Amino acid sequence: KESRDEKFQRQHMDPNTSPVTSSYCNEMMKRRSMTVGRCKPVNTFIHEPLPDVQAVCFQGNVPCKNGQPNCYQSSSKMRITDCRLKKGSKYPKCDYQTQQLQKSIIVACEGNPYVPVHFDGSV
Ligand SMILES: Nc1ncnc2c1ncn2[C@@H]1O[C@H](C(=O)NS(=O)(=O)C[C@H]2[C@@H](O)[C@H](n3ccc(=O)[nH]c3=O)O[C@@H]2CO)[C@@H](O)[C@H]1O
Repeated sequence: KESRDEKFQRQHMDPNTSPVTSSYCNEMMKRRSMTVGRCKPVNTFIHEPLPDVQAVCFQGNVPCKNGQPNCYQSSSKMRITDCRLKKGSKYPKCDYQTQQLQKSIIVACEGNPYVPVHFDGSV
């Protein structure tokens, strides 16, 4: 069974790719198994080394969207790619818009070791 830490890395980590091509999201959403049973509507990939993303758990504490207190905002901008399902895209054909950005990320952290388990957003 996949741990929440492993799930976070499968869904959100891609340190070795930047800049991305226009078909990046269509390829990666499929490759990382986010188009099985349904097309995940929104997903962000982070193009930074894993240790830098894990360090965010010890940076600026901010409230999570769901009100929980265990979210953290990165103190510096990070290279990310937002994948957003296109209007009219019908399962099983999951067609994504690919947008590469540099933004501060917000993650929720849990466990011991205290690591990212959920991507809350970017600002
Ligand atoms: N405080 C917490 N502490 C600990 N755990 C917490 C906490 N909060 C939730 N979880 C858990 O996380 C799990 C999960 O999958 N949450 S999810 O909201 O659906 C993920 C969003 C995100 O993947 C994606 N998105 C969204 C925006 C964006 O810019 N980029 C981008 O990628 O869209 C998804 C839907 O928004 C779930 O098990 C929930 O219990």
